[in-house]
Amino acid sequence: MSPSIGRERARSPFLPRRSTAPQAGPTQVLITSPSREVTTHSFPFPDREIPGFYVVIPAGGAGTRLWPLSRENHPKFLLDVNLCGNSLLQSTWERLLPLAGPSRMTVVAGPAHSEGILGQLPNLDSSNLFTEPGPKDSMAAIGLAAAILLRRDPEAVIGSFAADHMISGEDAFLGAVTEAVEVAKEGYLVTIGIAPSHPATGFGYIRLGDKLGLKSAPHSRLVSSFKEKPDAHTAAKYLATGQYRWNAGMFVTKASLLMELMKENCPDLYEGLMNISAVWDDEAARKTALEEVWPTLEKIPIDNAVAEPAAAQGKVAVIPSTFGWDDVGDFSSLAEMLPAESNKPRVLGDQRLVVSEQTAGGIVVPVSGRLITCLGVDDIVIVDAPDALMVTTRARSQEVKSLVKKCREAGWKNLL
Ligand SMILES: Nc1nc2c(ncn2[C@@H]2O[C@H](COP(=O)(O)OP(=O)(O)O[C@H]3O[C@H](CO)[C@@H](O)[C@H](O)[C@@H]3O)[C@@H](O)[C@H]2O)c(=O)[nH]1
Repeated sequence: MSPSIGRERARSPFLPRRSTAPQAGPTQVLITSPSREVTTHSFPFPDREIPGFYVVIPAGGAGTRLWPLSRENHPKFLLDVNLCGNSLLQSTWERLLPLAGPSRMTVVAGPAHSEGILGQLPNLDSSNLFTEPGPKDSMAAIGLAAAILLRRDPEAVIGSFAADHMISGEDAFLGAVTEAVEVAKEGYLVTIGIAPSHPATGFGYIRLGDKLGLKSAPHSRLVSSFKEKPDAHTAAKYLATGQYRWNAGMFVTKASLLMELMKENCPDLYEGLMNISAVWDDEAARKTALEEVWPTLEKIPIDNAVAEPAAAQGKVAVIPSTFGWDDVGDFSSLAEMLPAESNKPRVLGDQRLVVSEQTAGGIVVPVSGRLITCLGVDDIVIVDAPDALMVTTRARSQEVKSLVKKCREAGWKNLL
């Protein structure tokens, strides 16, 4: 019997149905894992909740390396990239909710995505969605949240976690964050280090320093230094020493310390954010401040702005952890998350739509509903959206970003 192929699929299966994501209650939390499983675990919710801990989710960047799945209106964080039922943002929310509770969960994003975010996170209090007029990189985004939260709660400890990363081993993750909060209370900027599995060149690395010896955080170490995105040779050398961890871009700190570090290392940005946060609760004054001040702010990642200089002063700690983590940066890393079958490409979606012969190691994403056939093309990437077909190799899947740029130059803005 031949498989029946539905061509009527107007809606991408990678867009989760709005507002229907299961909402975490006091004891039940929906957990998604990179292995496409959706399992319901019981957390001792009230025991996990950390008083005074605020979650900040910077949701920036379009994730253009996942085009044509990701689009400007549907960036990576709003997509259900592994077809688990939840978008990456929803999974991030549900993973952290047990630690902060809904009233201390915040998101920082651009105005174009407010509606999508509120639609996917019905329990996000709209006053906890901090809308930035335009992208100014991670320091401005996280700093804005820190400045606002500091005014709301001078003792606030904040944890910043990307909206579009995948994590498996949730208990290890929550344990690491809980330790990080303990260390943050001692006056450190704390990051979480991931055990590297290969000499990746797309991540920053953290060189481990001495043990901190805190009873409440037995795994904590000082950060000796940060090394941002090394070349392959250097990354391999780091791995061989056993002294490095991947930087997953997670930062836990007292909001007051983050602002102090900004004041010291990027005073203009500090000043601008303090001025904006001072009028945040007055809608008209906020609008004026954002219009006047935001465009003048320095565009700089949190790593360069404060983490690197603070590490040089011995003010940064790391919790080396064991949970699975990936930033799902491109189709090759998405392929890694799918089970491999010998001599067949991995298929993300309806398996029946892909027929292949002697085609190993690649990934095929059938979205349009049409049949995709491949013969003798190892390590290929095929993404077949209804309005655009993208073909590359796994080795070059990082370069999809430049392909998107080229499409823009060629006048295809409406498809980006
Ligand atoms: N709201 C908002 N968020 C932003 C903005 N710019 C960046 N972010 C958010 O800040 C985080 C890090 O920014 P990226 O631009 O994705 O950083 P990166 O180059 O991938 O490098 C950082 O993350 C890696 C892990 O993914 C790290 O390995 C690396 O060392 C570094 O910390 C992401 O959650 C991203 O959404 C912005 O203008 N606005």
